[in-house]
Amino acid sequence: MRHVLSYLKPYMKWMIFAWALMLVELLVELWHPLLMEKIIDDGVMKNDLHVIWKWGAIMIATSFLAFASGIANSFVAAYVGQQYGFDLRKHLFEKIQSFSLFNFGQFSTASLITRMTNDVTQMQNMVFMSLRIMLRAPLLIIFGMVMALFVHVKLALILVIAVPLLLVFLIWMMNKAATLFSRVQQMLDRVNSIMRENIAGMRLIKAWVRSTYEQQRFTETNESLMTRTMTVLRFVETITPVLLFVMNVAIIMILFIGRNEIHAGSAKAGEVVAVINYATRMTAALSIFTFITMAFSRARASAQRIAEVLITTVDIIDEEQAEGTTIQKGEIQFDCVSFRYPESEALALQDVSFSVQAHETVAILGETGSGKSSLLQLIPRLYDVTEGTIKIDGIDIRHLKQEHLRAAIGFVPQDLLLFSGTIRDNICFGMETISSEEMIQAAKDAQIHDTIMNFSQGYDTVVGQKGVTLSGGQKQRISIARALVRKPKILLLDDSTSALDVKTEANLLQALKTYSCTTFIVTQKISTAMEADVILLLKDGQLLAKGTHKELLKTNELYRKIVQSQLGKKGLDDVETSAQYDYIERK
Ligand SMILES: Nc1ncnc2c1ncn2[C@@H]1O[C@H](COP(=O)(O)OP(=O)(O)OP(=O)(O)O)[C@@H](O)[C@H]1O
Repeated sequence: MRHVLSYLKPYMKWMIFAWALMLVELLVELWHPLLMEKIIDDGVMKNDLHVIWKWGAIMIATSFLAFASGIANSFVAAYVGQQYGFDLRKHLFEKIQSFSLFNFGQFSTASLITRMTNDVTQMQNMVFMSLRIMLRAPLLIIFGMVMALFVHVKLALILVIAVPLLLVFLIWMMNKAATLFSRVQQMLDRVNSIMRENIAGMRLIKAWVRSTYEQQRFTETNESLMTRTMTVLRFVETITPVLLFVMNVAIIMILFIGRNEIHAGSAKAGEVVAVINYATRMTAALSIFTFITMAFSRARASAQRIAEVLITTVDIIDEEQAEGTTIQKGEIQFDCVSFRYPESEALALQDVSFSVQAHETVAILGETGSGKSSLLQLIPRLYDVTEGTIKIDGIDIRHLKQEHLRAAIGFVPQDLLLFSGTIRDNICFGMETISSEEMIQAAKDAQIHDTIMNFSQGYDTVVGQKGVTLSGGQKQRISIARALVRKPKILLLDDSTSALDVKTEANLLQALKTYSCTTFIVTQKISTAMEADVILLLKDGQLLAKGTHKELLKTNELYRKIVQSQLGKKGLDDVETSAQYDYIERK
């Protein structure tokens, strides 16, 4: 809680101002029973109209003062609450932006969204209330008791016994409620997660006729959310009846003892009325305290969830001495690289070593799950190696500034994402200053320019929800154009040509040759691999072989099998000796 509240520091002056305004309200509220006592004892009982008019007028004037302070306090409280929420969301967003893929794995997407929205709103409400009523209620309770003691000690003792007992009860309830509210927030995560999956996966759900099942799943989770919320609400709602019962018993006792005191001549009617007035105001303050208890318990659970994100240690950060040098050539060297995904036991890559000259094209081939994507993701440091080193232009990438490293890399991941906006926005993503000619050239090289020109709005065609829906191959080529526009020194294509026909792919590969960059292409297609300067053949996370198409045909049995399975025997024509050919036949 303390960490999350530290973001209130910049608004300390405003908070003090709000509390000062609240104090004015409080003082008026505490003074009014005394005024009432004076009006009754010196005015009504003695039939002195002057006293009634004078103190009545003061009561009305101070009520206006309290009213004006209350309104000003509300404005300030709303301002601080909203600013605080804004800052909290901003810091959360910045923190999440700095997350590595490992950090992302620690939270579900739905949970991060709930934390940035609902949890921040809970904190915002809590800050508003703390400035508006949270302090006022306890202060009214404490000073109400002090003032009641000042008016009549014996009568006020009833309140001195009843109120602390109630406070202990309230604090106990508050602790219990905080645990229950954190369970509600967890269930809210779950509901959001199912909603998100359903909206994102609507196509699949419809195709697999899973709507009824999904509705059932959502209803069950939604019901659990409702049940948990009702449990906690029912729990906190028991507070009010207990509170009213205890305070009403206290008021009856004050009346009963007060009557005896008046008869004995040790109390005046006005004093009894004043103590009862304090008791009534304290009852109202305690009711507000219940409301605060609920908001505070909920906010405590939310604060913890927000703090979990804010204090997450980002595992990939720049070293203090990180070199500010930019990548000039694009030579890449893997030295005994092993890699294990966090929270995974098996190694995804094992002792992989190879080096690639600048401007070479490298094809990465291997069966599914052999570690191709993992290898690619290590180059821009989306993950850090578990063992070994990766060097670019002779520098360990951990010694480079991430910003410089990534600026030199054009990465087209396997799971493509186009942002809502125009095709232009998507291609120029992060490179808004480039000229139209450069953008068009990148689109032409990515073999998507003609398709774009066929859209009525051309490059200004909106994609996504409110625009055209693109095919997988079109998305792939726009993503490639997005990478090419950066004029990268290193281009990483993770199975990014899988949806392209042979001719388009050949044209793309031809166009890529005009870029002076080192290119890694993860592919399943021998036709693509054949075009590369070097082929890396992976199996179970290990580098099985490295070489050109011809070399691997001669030396690697698995490669020959792949070639034969895709190109038939003709593909093996490069095998030099018939003996080798026969060998493959036998296999
Ligand atoms: N985020 C992850 N957390 C844990 N393990 C993972 C993760 N991603 C991949 N793996 C595991 O790492 C291994 C290598 O996966 P990788 O995605 O690199 O293979 P790949 O060769 O690219 O496969 P494909 O051709 O299917 O894309 C697999 O065993 C996979 O289960």
